[in-house]
Amino acid sequence: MSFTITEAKRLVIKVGSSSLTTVDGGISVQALNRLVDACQKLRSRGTEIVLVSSGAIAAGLAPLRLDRRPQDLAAQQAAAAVGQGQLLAHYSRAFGHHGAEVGQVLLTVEDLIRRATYVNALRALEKLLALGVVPLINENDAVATAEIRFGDNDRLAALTANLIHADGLILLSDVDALYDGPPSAGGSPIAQVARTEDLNGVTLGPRGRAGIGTGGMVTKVEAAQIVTAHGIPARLTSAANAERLFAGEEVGTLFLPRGKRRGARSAWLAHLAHTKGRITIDHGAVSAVAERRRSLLAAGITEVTGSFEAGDVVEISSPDGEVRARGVSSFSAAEVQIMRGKKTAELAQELGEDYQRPVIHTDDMVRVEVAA
Ligand SMILES: Nc1ncnc2c1ncn2[C@@H]1O[C@H](COP(=O)(O)OP(=O)(O)O)[C@@H](O)[C@H]1O
Ligand SMILES: N[C@@H](CCC(=O)OP(=O)(O)O)C(=O)O
Repeated sequence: MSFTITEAKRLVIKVGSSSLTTVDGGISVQALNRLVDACQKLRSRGTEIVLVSSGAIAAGLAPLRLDRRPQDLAAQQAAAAVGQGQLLAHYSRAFGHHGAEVGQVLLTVEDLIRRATYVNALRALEKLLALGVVPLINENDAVATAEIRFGDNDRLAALTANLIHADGLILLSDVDALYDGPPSAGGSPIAQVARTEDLNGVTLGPRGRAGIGTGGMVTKVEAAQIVTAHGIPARLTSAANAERLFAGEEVGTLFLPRGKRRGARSAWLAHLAHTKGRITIDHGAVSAVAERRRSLLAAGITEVTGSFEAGDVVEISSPDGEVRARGVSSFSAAEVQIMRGKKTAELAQELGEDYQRPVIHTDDMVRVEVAA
């Protein structure tokens, strides 16, 4: 399978700080304009794009007379608050040259963890796209604390691609491809990653220019894996290559989809929802649930920990403690405690017909990949 950008109807394009900044760390208007021109070519062919752009902190440095990225969180928040406004102004002006509007959407991890706000974010993005607006996403750095940060925009972009059912995720950085080792140490470029095993032996180093990017290659590969597990291909290359890429050239590294396309709800279950407890199951249940994709029945449950209510998300683990799935429990922890180990007929007899249902229905579960 390949990924033909020119045929994609909807793309999430993530650009890193390192591609938008000058050598002294401020925002490069020239680089930003080039990127917007390239994006606009895609849009003029009818492709919807959602732009996840880093660079708020970098853009806030000059106005605050800072010559480098500050170390303390409050100063980063302040730089981002000032810089995000500047970043939006640059993008609005650049897209405005092409007659296009930009709509800013700042997200915190909480927005995507709580189902109500996650559905809300989806609705806003869908509406913006329907109105022909370019959604410009960044983390809401001004209020993000160390604990609630997405950590990096690579992950945010991947989650957004899953959320809006994008046809592809484009990761634009300052490096033209994934290399089998840090490019500075003389690695070679990798054209395609078809399976997780293709990454065996690949050294993923930290960020490039000191103090500019945040995640290095690790978070980009993780982002690619988040989308490919949901049937969405990803391509990684440099922002300088954007024009060639959007014209259909196969530049950079292609990450092929591994799973079939899944709904936004399973992406939420797999990557975002907070788990409230853990259900440990026996070997027979592991094979039924994780391998044969059956619903989880009370009979296979050996242990329940945590305190959860019906409707909460729990982890399902094997007897040796390995998490094999996550799912929405139909019963509370107290109920599962009473039900565990009992057969369906027994449950109906002892507790009533309501308790014959699976503890977690297969449609309410996502399986966790385990290393071979
Ligand atoms: N195996 C690798 N292949 C490619 N780049 C790598 C690798 N390991 C580390 N890097 C570094 O990761 C950097 C990109 O990450 P980062 O600076 O966080 O970028 P961004 O600002 O685009 O998010 C590159 O400049 C490169 O030096
Ligand atoms: N949200 C921050 C950047 C976070 C981030 O992930 O940066 P990068 O690794 O350059 O994509 C900002 O706008 O400065």
